[in-house]
Amino acid sequence: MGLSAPRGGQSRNSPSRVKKAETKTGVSFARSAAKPGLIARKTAHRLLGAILDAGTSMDGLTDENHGHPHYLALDVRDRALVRAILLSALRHHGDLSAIVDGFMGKPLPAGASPVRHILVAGLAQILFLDVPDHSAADLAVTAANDDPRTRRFGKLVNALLRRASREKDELIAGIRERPRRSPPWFAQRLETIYGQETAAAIDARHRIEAPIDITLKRSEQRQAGRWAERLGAVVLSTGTLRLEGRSHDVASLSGYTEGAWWVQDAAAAIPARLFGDISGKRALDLCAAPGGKTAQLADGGAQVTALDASNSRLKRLRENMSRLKLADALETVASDLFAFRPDAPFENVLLDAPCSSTGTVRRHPDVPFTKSMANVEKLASLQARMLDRAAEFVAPGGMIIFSNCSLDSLEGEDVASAFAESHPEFESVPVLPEETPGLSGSTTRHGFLRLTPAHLDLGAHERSGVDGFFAARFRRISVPS
Ligand SMILES: C[S@@+](CC[C@H](N)C(=O)[O-])C[C@H]1O[C@@H](n2cnc3c(N)ncnc32)[C@H](O)[C@@H]1O
Repeated sequence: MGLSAPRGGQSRNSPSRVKKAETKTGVSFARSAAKPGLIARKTAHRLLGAILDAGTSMDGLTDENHGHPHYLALDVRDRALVRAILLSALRHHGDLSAIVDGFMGKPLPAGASPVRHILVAGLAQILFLDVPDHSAADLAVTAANDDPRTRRFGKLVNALLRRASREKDELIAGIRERPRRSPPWFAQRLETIYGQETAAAIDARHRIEAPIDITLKRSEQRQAGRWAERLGAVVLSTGTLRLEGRSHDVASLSGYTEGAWWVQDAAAAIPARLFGDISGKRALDLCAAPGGKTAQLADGGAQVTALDASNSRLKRLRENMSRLKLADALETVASDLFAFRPDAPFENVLLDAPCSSTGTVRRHPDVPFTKSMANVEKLASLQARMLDRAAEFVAPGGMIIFSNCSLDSLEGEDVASAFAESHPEFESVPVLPEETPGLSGSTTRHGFLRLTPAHLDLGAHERSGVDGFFAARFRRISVPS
């Protein structure tokens, strides 16, 4: 079940690579190099520690160019194995940690987090990955024995993982029945905002990896059924295509190289559509990279200015837009939004602001561990300032859409409501239920769009759900005096 990883996770580390990967902490990366797959496991344990103990983002650690040196020292297969272990260990961390505690009968001693990471990673492989149980257990034991911090737990790791292998079916059934255990700040926040029932529904969706969604170019939308057939997808009520299954090499799929479509979650595709017909209009996409919404605006026929503070992300945006053959209608600006001084105002302004990303937990299960309430509060205050600034770029009669992929009302509803109160020169243009077909209950009484992973029920959890997203729409009705 679950993610599939290379069986056995064979490592092909050359001696020089292994040497490079030796650490200062006494954990030897070279000693047991003879054991295939060991370096990958040790790397997974190390990165899990960096995420859970130091709050480092998994994306940063596993970046293919700038990631953690131990990760970069691995070959492609082992990198995939490390990512699969991390994703499962994080997605099910509460459950796996509870299994460890249940088997132990008493909590692990304080300061034993390195052994907890080894156990959680081992359980993730045994319960969720296509890895032989005996190699998951053997390699966990060897990794524990090789590290002075965990050596004394070697026998315990062995006993616990062998037992998990024997009781696998009961453990998996138990996980399905057990209420989810998210990090407390996140669980409490979801319950406070959405109530117990919806919070539980969101939690259930967070246990499952998000499917891959695709936005078809306008010119292809009449052929949506044919594209769905060709790609092995279903057409959602919103027009997005959802691929069946999880393991796709997106770049090798039909239509990718020709630029017929781009990957974009069904929820993320909605905010830019709320402008309506933008053909021939000037649109400003603030915080644009990597460009999912820029592509929608350009494809909709607007003349787009895409601004982002990050040069490297803007480079990716330009590459994406070139592949989609949408670069002609595009101007890119590498600038901080606060420093931007356009020559003229825009008829359409989109602010898809940086946020805590708590709406993307299905794809990024590290988020609840790397973010905190302090991050949410800080980002909410930045978004409010960004929205004030972005409003200055809107022409009379023009429209601004504020959106982000946070599940937290502090970063969504509260920012938009405060803006409405303090900006009488703008009127709110409510999002109507007919603008979100098939996503019932996704518009709030204030006329905002509020999506969570609990939306879009297609039967099985594996096929259902969308990213968490918020959007609010305002029109400039006067110029400030
Ligand atoms: C949520 S992402 C945007 C996603 C994008 N709209 C899309 O649909 O693909 C937020 C972006 O905001 C950019 N950003 C953060 N602070 C900024 C600032 N002060 N000025 C401009 N861009 C900023 C980041 O570099 C990042 O690319």
